[in-house]
Amino acid sequence: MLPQKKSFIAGRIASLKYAFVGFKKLATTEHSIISQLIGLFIVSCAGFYFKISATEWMIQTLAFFLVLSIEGLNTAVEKIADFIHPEFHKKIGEIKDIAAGAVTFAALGTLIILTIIYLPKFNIF
Ligand SMILES: Nc1ncnc2c1ncn2[C@@H]1O[C@H](COP(=O)(O)OP(=O)(O)OP(=O)(O)O)[C@@H](O)[C@H]1O
Repeated sequence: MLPQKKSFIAGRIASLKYAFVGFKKLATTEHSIISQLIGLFIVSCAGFYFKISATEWMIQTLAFFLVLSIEGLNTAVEKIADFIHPEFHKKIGEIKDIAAGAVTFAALGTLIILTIIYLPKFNIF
């Protein structure tokens, strides 16, 4: 059964509560999200080590949170697909591949950003 319609304030507070439940679930149970959080921790250490600028911090952090957000949506798509059609189906496979492809776009962008930030710090050219 759907929840009862709430007042504006009560509705916003309830939405925040549900969003935090989802956030906690993603961050503690989904391996793809956990591995990206570890990646965020590693690049944050690199950021402190190489003393990157405020602009570089903002772009690096935004890029990682973009990947995390899209990965979260990808997880939701996978769960919907498994719920509505738990058996093997070509169309379900295609839907899951497309959702994973969306994560790949963001991940590629993040890889390019990290290369632009950190490659010059290594003085190898
Ligand atoms: N029910 C299905 N029918 C057809 N193909 C499927 C089905 N489930 C998964 N696949 C194929 O297997 C791939 C991986 O699916 P899965 O649900 O395991 O995602 P995953 O990215 O490995 O999961 P996670 O995000 O948990 O690591 C899909 O992209 C799809 O190609």
